[in-house]
Amino acid sequence: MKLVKRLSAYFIYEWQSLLIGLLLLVSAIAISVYLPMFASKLIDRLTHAYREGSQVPLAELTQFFGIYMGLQILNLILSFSGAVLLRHMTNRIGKILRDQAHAHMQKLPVSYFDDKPAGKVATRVVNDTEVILNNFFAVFANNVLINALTVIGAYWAIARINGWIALALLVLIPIIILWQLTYSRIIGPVNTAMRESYSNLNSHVAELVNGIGIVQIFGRQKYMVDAYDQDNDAYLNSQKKYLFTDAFLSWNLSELLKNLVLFAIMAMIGIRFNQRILGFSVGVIYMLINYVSRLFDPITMIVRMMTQVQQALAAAKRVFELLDQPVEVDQEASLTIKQADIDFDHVSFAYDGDNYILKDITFSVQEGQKVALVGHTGSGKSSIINLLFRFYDPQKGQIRIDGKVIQDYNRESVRQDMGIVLQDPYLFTGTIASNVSMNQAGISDQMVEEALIKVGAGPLLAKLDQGIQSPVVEKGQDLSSGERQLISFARALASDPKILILDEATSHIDTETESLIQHAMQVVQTGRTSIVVAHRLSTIMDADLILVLDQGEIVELGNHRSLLAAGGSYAQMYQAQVEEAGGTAP
Ligand SMILES: Nc1ncnc2c1ncn2[C@@H]1O[C@H](COP(=O)(O)OP(=O)(O)OP(=O)(O)O)[C@@H](O)[C@H]1O
Repeated sequence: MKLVKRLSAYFIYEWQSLLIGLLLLVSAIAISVYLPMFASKLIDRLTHAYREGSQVPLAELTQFFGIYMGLQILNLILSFSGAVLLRHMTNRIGKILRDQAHAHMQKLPVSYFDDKPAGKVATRVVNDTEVILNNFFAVFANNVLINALTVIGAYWAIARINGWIALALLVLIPIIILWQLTYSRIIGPVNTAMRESYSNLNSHVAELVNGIGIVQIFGRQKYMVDAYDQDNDAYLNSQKKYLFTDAFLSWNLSELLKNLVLFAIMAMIGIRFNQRILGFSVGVIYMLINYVSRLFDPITMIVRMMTQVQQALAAAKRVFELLDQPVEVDQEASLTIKQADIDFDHVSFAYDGDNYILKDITFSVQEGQKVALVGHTGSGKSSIINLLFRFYDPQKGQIRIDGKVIQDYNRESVRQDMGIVLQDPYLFTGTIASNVSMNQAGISDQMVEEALIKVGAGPLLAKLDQGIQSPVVEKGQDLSSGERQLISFARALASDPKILILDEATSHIDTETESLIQHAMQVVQTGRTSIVVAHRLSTIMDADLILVLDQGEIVELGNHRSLLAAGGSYAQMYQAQVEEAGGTAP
């Protein structure tokens, strides 16, 4: 009920359209309820004249038909415009909901996404909101409303004609409702199973598209076809089950009841007629049949729609769960980075609870210096970067930039003057230019081009017909990993950050690409404070400070020469890499 209340509150955003739409629909339904009354007058006039052996003047007939047709057309126009207006209104509410979910998602802490697959969050923002739109807002504004008004109108008209018939119908209405509820209960799981096998088909195809190369390399085509066939058969079976269950339980009962009621009314009229109690004129009988026929189907429809509403409520629960996630509290004050001196002062940090994965980290980097983080996988290198970007805040200790504690400043300002080059850079759909400038107004095409050339992407530009305007498709799939890296370096260079973070590629890259990337690294680091997450020690021999991490602790600290001289774990790692590279420096 809480969910229904919360969803219904969205109608307030569009109350004017809702009001006008309602007025139009109420007028249309009022006309449609009045039309049989009007037609009955004509029928009675004709039968009366027939019995008296007189004629109805043509002018009177024409006037009757004229008004009747006029009302019909008016009814059509009103119901059409009411329905379109309400549907458009519900679409706008859908947009509001999507906007809210999307905007809220962006304000959530990074930790919210840690344990959620991207697809799951995307489903909430796009699919679930669509389900709510179609199965709640549209169902209520368009279907439930129209059907409910039709039932009320028809019932009121029947009660006006004969109170006893109206009373008798009151007994039948609960039967229909009960039957329809039973229908929903039985068909619901069948429908869910059908949707599930349909979604299995979808994910099967999506997986195949993503992994087509691997499938072909490992010769898994036949296996994939068989697996798809299985899912496809399951879908066909569930469709069959749905069809038969639906056909069996479907409209029959309400049709049957409707016809029984009509039969009972006709029988009652016939008996009374035989007893010479002429209760109804022909026109009134026409009206009765007309209203009774309209009473049953809308009730059936309303009850059936409750299944859809259930689905909408389930989706609403998921969307509201997202919307109710507390956003990060942020500070008012903005940090302006000037020198870009960085201090980690006894910093300890845990992603959850007391499970500290960084312990008492202390180091300082001065303006323009280069610090390298070295350590085995899982030793905490990326976590240090996460803290510097304020994706998370440490539980103990302080991180300062230019002597100012970053936790006292809002996150956007802390990140404003920081750039990052990731080992697997993410490229957005757009152009090379938009990926370098990241659509920042201050970065012109010329600056984009200069940045690309500086990092060594000149030859890449030369081979592209459209230069920096060449399209980049999803994640830059048609570029090599080295080319993607270079674009990412140019991105960092163009935004001219005071602090630069380089997450060095772990994968083996060929010597030519490596020297290209080495060059790009040199270019972007010049004149900035930089932090390198290093895997190949050859890239950090010139670092001012090297931190060797082990299980979240700094175990060694110094520069290349002093660490080698110390003969500790850095010296061992270096030695191992020298041997791997065949005796030469790695
Ligand atoms: N979002 C997270 N939630 C919980 N634990 C995490 C999270 N991210 C990382 N960890 C854990 O924190 C520890 C340090 O991870 P981190 O990514 O900082 O290591 P790393 O040195 O950068 O490793 P790699 O070189 O493999 O990238 C690991 O034990 C890891 O499992």
